[in-house]
Amino acid sequence: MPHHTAEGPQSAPPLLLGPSLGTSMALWDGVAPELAAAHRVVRWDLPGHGRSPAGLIGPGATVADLAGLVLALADSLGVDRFAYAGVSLGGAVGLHLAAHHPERVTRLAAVCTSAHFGGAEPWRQRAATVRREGLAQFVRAAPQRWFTPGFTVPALVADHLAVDPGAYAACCDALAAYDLRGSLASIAVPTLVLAGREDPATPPAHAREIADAVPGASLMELSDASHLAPAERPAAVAAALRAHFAAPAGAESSDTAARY
Ligand SMILES: O=C(O)CC1=CCC(=O)O1
Repeated sequence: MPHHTAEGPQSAPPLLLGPSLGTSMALWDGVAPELAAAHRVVRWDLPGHGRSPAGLIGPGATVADLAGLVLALADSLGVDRFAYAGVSLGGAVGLHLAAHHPERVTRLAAVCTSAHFGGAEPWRQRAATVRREGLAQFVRAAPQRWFTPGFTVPALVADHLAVDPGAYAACCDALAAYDLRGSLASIAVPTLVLAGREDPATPPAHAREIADAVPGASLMELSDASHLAPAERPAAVAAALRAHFAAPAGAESSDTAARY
């Protein structure tokens, strides 16, 4: 089972928060307490990241495998239906869940993510490099992709250093094989798509592609935010998620492209 924590009233509606490649649930540190006033917030770590066992996935893993771990976690907590927000790879898991397990998901927020992370080859190469040499070069390069210039979160950089290389490479395999573009139109859960304006890893065009294809989805672009928007703009992300997860069904509109 993935390592997880839970906060907020036990009887409140469950909200699961997923992290991105190379990060831990600490990505949500500035956001989760804000959401826990109205939700039972469950954060989980990717395999081999944070405190999750590395052996939960192996070579050739898929986003469907990661989604299966999230469903197993929800089952173990006695949670049938849940709201879900995820960043990047964690957001891909959310899109997969909404497309393929809609009976489990009440509302979705897809944060700094994509329906297709730029093709398989770069991810195959990254997986091969990490299996051969470890994570060092990606840990060095990550802050430029994760944060706007001058911003950093030392705890996230430290957690990146501690990620299990085999599990990281398996997550890259999952990204290589992932392409949800053909399923976006089938997503029927109320969806908020959130992008960081300065994100080079999943630029706003990726968010627009999702928002244009998911019926009724809302799109929000955050200024002064790169790939790890929940770490860089926690108050803005918390406010957007609070509003989205509290909104009555039918409140979404694809005509609304908010900018903050
Ligand atoms: O590591 C990166 O390049 C950014 C990223 C892509 C998928 C993910 O979860 O993080």
